[in-house]
Amino acid sequence: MSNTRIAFIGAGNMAASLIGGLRAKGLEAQQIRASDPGADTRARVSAEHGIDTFADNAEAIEGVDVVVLAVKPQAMKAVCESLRPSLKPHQLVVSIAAGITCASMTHWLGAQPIVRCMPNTPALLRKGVSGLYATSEVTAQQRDQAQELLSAVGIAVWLEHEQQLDAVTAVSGSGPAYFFLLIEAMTAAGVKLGLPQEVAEQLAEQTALGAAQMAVTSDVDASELRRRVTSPGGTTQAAIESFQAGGFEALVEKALGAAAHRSAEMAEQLGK
Ligand SMILES: NC(=O)C1=CN([C@@H]2O[C@H](COP(=O)(O)OP(=O)(O)OC[C@H]3O[C@@H](n4cnc5c(N)ncnc54)[C@H](O)[C@@H]3O)[C@@H](O)[C@H]2O)C=CC1
Ligand SMILES: O=C(O)[C@@H]1CCC=N1
Repeated sequence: MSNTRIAFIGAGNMAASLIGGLRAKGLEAQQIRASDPGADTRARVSAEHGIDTFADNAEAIEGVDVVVLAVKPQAMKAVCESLRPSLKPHQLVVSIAAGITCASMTHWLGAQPIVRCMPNTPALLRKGVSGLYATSEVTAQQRDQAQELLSAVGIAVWLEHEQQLDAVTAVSGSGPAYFFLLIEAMTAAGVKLGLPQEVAEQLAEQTALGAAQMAVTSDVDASELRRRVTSPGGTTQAAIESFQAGGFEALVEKALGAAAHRSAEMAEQLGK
């Protein structure tokens, strides 16, 4: 990554997280550029990271090795088509857009090495996790560049089949929202049980953090960690039985199935 030059097309939340991660890893500001139609967005990333910004996407990709597409899925077609005349065959395209396939991007961009990824918002704290898939045009060196780009903000996991990105989107791409929903629900339940709002919120948040850290660092799996909290005939057992009687596991399976289905459906709807 020492000499790699990277342009971000779209300088919103995810791009800003990735740029922050790259700068923290030691990439020079001169190695990174970003384009965005929003003048405020350009001013923000420029002030925060010291990088050059552009209103014109084609200008931003001049002379770079890697072009990161960080716009909303709905904008991908227009962005790809606008970049097509300026892209050079050796420039690696890295897309983080949900539900936009490599085939669609190839159709819009022409033949180009493409890595399609699915990161998540904890990237903001360098605690993200991303799934990555490379097309056959991607060289070993370009794979390393994509790996280093995404591992600047967390863990990067390569996938063998592009379709697996629908599942990655369901588990980890959208996943932070499920944990936020659980924190919201536990806070509300704590308030109903008589705690002040701030106390309930603090208890729920810190419990999520502690449990996640235990799951990540422990050498036993989550089911064993759960067993260790669950005293026979005690309070945890009462709660877990109540969750399971309500169909918790089936509900989680259904919810993640809906997310994966939506990812595939977006590919159909937006990929033409
Ligand atoms: N937010 C999330 O949790 C995750 C988002 N993603 C994907 O990341 C992508 C970006 O999402 P966010 O950063 O959350 O969105 P965002 O809305 O914060 O950023 C998108 C940026 O693209 C800019 N933009 C719009 N049209 C453009 C154009 N023609 N040329 C250049 N820039 C343009 C917008 O002004 C905006 O600043 C999406 O495709 C999303 O599917 C992936 C994983 C997680
Ligand atoms: O909700 C979405 O479509 C995007 C992709 C993963 C997280 N946010």
